[in-house]
Amino acid sequence: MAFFSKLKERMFKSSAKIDAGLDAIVAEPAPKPGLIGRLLAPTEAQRRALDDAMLEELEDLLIAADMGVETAQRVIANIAEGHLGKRVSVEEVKRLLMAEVVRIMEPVARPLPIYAKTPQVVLVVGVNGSGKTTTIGKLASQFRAAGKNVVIAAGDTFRAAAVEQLQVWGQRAGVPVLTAPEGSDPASLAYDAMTKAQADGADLLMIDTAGRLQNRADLMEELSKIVRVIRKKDPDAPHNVLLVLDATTGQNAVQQVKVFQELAAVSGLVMTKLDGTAKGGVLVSLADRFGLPIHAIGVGEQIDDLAPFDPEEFAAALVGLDL
Ligand SMILES: Nc1nc2c(ncn2[C@@H]2O[C@H](COP(=O)(O)OP(=O)(O)OP(=O)(O)O)[C@@H](O)[C@H]2O)c(=O)[nH]1
Repeated sequence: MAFFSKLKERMFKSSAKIDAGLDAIVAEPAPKPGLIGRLLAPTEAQRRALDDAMLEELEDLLIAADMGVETAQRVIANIAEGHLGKRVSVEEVKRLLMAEVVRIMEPVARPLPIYAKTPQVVLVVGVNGSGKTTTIGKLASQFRAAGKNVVIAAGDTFRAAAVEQLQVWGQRAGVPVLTAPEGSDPASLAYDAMTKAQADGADLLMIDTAGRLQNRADLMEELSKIVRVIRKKDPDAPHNVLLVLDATTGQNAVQQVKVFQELAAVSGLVMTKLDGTAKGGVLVSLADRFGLPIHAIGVGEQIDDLAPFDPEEFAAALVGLDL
């Protein structure tokens, strides 16, 4: 429980955009203390009829939180149904919004599936800087803590700094990191990693990959070659293709999902940097558009700052409600 309150405190810490905006949209100024003012209960004075103008303002608020136009429109249409013309308070609008967000997010909130067959291979993809290395380190630490035997392969062989970073995370998590000489073929490293993981009886093999989108054809070839070679060892591998996305990029994440779905068979998402961003609404839009499982969220730079995705917690933090 303590963990979740910490989580909620962290998510969107820098700006509860929706929260702040709602007061301005819904709550009317308190009436002057005349006869009518005295007759009206104080809470009643804070209500406003849910009309088209308010719905439009609400929609703008959702779009500003990076929910995307289509998703925002759908959410607003659902809220309008059954509530149009009714007098609502800020709290009620928050609850309505939260319910809509939870409805969209619930089907995609799924932890990384664990398969009986080992080694389970997790290919980790995403643009540079999205938080791949950090997420691999955090996941490795969680699986280690759960008693799993984990191996990491530093597949971004063209960037020495990336490999070093992964080694640091491997040390923190207490997990071996396989590396290859700078500039060598990532597929060959992946093959060696697969061989080692099988020989060691590892439960989980996580393969980091390059995130250079500048040359998509090259990256596609690199990723498909990795998949081809590991399939020589296990025709079902990789069992997961995890796309790591950075929440601070907002609607850009939608484009990244599209691109990476073309490059690899993305099976699930991790959204990093949800701490301190006002753009986390993009997660709602991703769930609505793609329906890909959201396995975890990153809420900080430390090793234990990776949390399972909890739709209620997320929705409450997004609209600024206490659970
Ligand atoms: N606040 C915050 N920072 C994060 C989170 N996840 C990663 N970061 C930071 O984001 C930066 C990039 O993370 P990396 O894990 O190096 O990203 P990468 O995708 O491996 O990037 P390359 O190494 O460039 O390929 C680092 O400074 C991390 O500390 C998170 O959940 N919250």
